[in-house]
Amino acid sequence: MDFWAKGSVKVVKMAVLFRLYLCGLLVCGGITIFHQQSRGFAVKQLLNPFPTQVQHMNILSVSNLSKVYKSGSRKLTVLDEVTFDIKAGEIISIVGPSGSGKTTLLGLCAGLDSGSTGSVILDGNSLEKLSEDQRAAVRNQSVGFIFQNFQLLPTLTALENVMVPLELKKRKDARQKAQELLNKVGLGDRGTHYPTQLSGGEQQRVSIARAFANEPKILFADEPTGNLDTETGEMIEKLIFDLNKEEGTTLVLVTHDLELAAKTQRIIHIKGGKIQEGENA
Ligand SMILES: Nc1ncnc2c1ncn2[C@@H]1O[C@H](COP(=O)(O)OP(=O)(O)OP(=O)(O)O)[C@@H](O)[C@H]1O
Repeated sequence: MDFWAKGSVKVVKMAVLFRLYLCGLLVCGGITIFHQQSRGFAVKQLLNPFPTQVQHMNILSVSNLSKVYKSGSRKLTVLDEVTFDIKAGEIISIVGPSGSGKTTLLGLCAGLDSGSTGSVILDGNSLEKLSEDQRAAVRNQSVGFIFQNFQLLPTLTALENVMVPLELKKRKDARQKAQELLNKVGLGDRGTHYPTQLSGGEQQRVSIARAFANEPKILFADEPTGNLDTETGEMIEKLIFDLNKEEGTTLVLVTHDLELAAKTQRIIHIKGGKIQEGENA
């Protein structure tokens, strides 16, 4: 059903909710769609116009990437000269002790934040050369992100949360597509539930459906099975791996779950902000 045909009350509600979502994007280092639209031409010209598989073997290239936080005269080096590549279609896990910089690295790779020095080339785009607006456009074009704490919008239902990226892409079939995605994650009958009316595992599945809605070339997932019971964790694991099998989506998973990491093609070990990469046996 066309969302805009649902009447002015719904339109006003969604407009308010959209603003909330856009604020969420800003918190994540994003920008508003309105900025993108107004500067869309310039942004599109800067973005890589060619499909990943055709032009690039590497969908992600990270070179000498460092992240330093400053607090007064103190400096905290969270990532220290990190270098690695990920090929299109690969499944990679990033493992390491708590506080070693995994989430920070994932955010920099996805363009949610920018590094202090070094470079990240994501789907042919040098992120450090892009403005916030341009980075957000790259994310919309290529990236799905599953956050550790779900980051669902509390004032939207499950269905509306999944609809958000589809509405941003002006998909006319947003509601139908969102419903299909909810069906796929086993929550077809929970569309009208708000996040507080869902269990942790259900919220995680809604956030996965939202990440899939973008039809990403590369999916970043921060602890996608963390804090879930074994059965739900396995279901989520299957959903993510199926996305790779069916769509060829590149997967980059941050996890403490060594069994999950062992199922990926390659494990990147990080300790004290430094990378030690080893092939998965
Ligand atoms: N905005 C910030 N300002 C200052 N320090 C930060 C900031 N964000 C993260 N850090 C620090 O960076 C370090 C790495 O954090 P990060 O969340 O990347 O670790 P992690 O490996 O993902 O940990 P965990 O496995 O516990 O989630 C931590 O010591 C953290 O305190």
